[in-house]
Amino acid sequence: MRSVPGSSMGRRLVLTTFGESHGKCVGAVLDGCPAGLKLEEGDIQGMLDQRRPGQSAISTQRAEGDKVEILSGVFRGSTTGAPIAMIIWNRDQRSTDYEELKTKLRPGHSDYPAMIKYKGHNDYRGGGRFSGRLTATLVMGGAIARKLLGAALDVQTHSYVSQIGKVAMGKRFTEKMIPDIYGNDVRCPDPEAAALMRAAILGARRDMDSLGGMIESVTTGLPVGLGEPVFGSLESDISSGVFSIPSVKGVEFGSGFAGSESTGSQNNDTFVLRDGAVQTRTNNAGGILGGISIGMPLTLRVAFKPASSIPREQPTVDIKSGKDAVLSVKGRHDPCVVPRAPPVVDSVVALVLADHALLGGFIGPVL
Ligand SMILES: C=C(O[C@@H]1CC(C(=O)O)=C[C@@H](OP(=O)(O)O)[C@H]1O)C(=O)O
Repeated sequence: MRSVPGSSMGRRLVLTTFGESHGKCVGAVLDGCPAGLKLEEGDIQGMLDQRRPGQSAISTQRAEGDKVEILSGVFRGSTTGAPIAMIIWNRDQRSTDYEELKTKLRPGHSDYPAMIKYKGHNDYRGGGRFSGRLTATLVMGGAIARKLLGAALDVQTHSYVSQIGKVAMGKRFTEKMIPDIYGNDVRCPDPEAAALMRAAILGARRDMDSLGGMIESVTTGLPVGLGEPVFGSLESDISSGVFSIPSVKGVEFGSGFAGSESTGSQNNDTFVLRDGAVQTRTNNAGGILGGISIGMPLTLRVAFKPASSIPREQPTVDIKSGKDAVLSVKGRHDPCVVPRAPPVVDSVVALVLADHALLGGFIGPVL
């Protein structure tokens, strides 16, 4: 149901992103943000720093400062209602790493369909427009959407790593664990599981391989009524946003795929009155019924595949020579992208929710 080109998302709150991994910069324009939201670069920088590369032994060693500059849409410390343009500069590109990939196809990567679709005009350096670096642009918009939701509706979105490869979190997540999400570089709020996950990522790196994993997202404080029937359901819009994150291959809400194995009487969330308010005893619906929020926490899980760029030798084809070839991918890649992705998932969820809050009249044009 997209009505805008592939670099924009949203209807009332529209994020357009631009830039390539090895170009001059990456950036975003957020249009439709109400006037009167207090905003400074630090509000965006905090979330960008949680995603920034080169900070840990379990991430890429590409060293980027990722210092955001707000170019428009903010006056005297508040948004004006005009488009907010933001930029970060690329400083640490090493494009020679990608020479071999001009002709040897990188298994598991977008290089191949991009080359065919754009007849070789695509910027292949660092994956160009398809690079994980572009998730910084989602965070630029998402940080503002998150702040808007908090200020206008007291809605809070939190994402954390719940699984890396086969290592899953042992403890059940509760809101008390929110301050611990960023207590380790894996971004898993269970410190014992985080240590095992970290060891697994370092092991994959030693084996010249990579790992995938799972991120869980919880949003509290949502009113009843966000979301539109049929094509504008919250699930469809959140899924569309989540699949704009490179390496995402699956998403489920509430009991999700496991729910398909249970019965109606097990999966139904029965209603209950608590302090005069309607709630449900369980939350298998993940906070959404009929595509519309029900006032319970919104919960989703996002599956990431193992990062495709690995130094281990793999068979491929060389399209120039027309022969079989062997490829060991060069570059400074993440052995697992998942620990850097919680702020990105938070961003996408917040952008979609803020868009629906504006669409449904829950937030007006001026705060
Ligand atoms: C720079 C970032 O991630 C990059 C994403 C990426 C890729 O192929 O997706 C490849 C690596 O960069 P390079 O092309 O320099 O080897 C990562 O470092 C970032 O996330 O900011």
